Amino acid sequence: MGLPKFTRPKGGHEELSSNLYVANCGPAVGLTLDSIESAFSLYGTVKGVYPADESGCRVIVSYDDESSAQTALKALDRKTCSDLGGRSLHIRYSVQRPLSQVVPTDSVQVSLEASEMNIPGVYLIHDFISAQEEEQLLAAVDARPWHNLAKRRVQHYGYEFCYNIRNVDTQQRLGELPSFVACVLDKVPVFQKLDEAADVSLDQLTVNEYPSGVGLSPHIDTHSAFEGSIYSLSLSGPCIMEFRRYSNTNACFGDRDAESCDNSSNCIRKAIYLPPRSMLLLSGEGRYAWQHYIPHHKIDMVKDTIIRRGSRRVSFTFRKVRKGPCQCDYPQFCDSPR
Ligand SMILES: O=C(O)CCC(=O)C(=O)O
Ligand SMILES: [Fe+2]
Repeated sequence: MGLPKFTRPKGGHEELSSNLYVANCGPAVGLTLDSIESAFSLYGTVKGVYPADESGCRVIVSYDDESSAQTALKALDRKTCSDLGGRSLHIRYSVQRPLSQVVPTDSVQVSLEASEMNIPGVYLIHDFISAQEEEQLLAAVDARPWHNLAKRRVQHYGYEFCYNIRNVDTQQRLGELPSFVACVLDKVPVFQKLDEAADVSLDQLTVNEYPSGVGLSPHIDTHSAFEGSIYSLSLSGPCIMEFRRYSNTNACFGDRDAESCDNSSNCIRKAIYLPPRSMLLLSGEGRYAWQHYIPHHKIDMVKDTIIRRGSRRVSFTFRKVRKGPCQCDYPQFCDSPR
């Protein structure tokens, strides 16, 4: 996750600012962001209250103007604050954090094209659908019920994907894929020009909606659940997708967190930029042996450009449910009985 935009000033010199760095204050000491906002609102219009770091006891209070911040600082710094549980707050003017610190530092070079990333079996087609089709697809899913997961919302069509077992129940068919995805399915066979073995008869669709800053943990889609071609259509907002492959076999198919891949000989990391309306195909080695994930960032560094995630990204992942055993060439990553 990137760091907040504002931080504590260094040294004694303080410049007036409309943003205050408030210590000894926050959810970890029993004060909700709402109660902090209402206490600071006595001194001017508060634009927002944000955690200053992950401690839970330091916040940034952001005012519309510097004079409100100055009044609040004079009134509340190191005084017992009865509206905030009698706590004594330590307040300073906040400074903008250098952009180099806001952008995640664990980043890997992000490719714009799949060929540049060079993972066998991974293909990306830009502008796979038109802006009008994108709008229609979003309207269609927004008119249907979403299921809430911890950090994102999902819909399943064809078969339900069960997250606890990372698999599908092939006995429980929900029905045909909905007619509103016909415009996408009609175009899927163009991938056969890139990968002649690409499956085009797809029967399972998962729609994911990610709020800004929410990503997806590293995983390989369960071999026993789905066949060899996995398509992901990106809508609404951009993101990056990272890939990593462990060379040692005990990496197995369990999830690990993104930080544990150090780009050494044990683990290679790569990344690609997924703009809205692009369609990604994972097949072969890219589908069976590489984990894929979306980092939990609000900002991605793509080449030399900082790209902000939109307020949401919606993806349509099309797959074909597997009915027989998996016969991939990667037994070390395969859960299917052989
Ligand atoms: O959101 C995406 O593009 C990928 C989703 C995904 O990897 C999955 O559902 O397994
Ligand atoms: Fe996946």
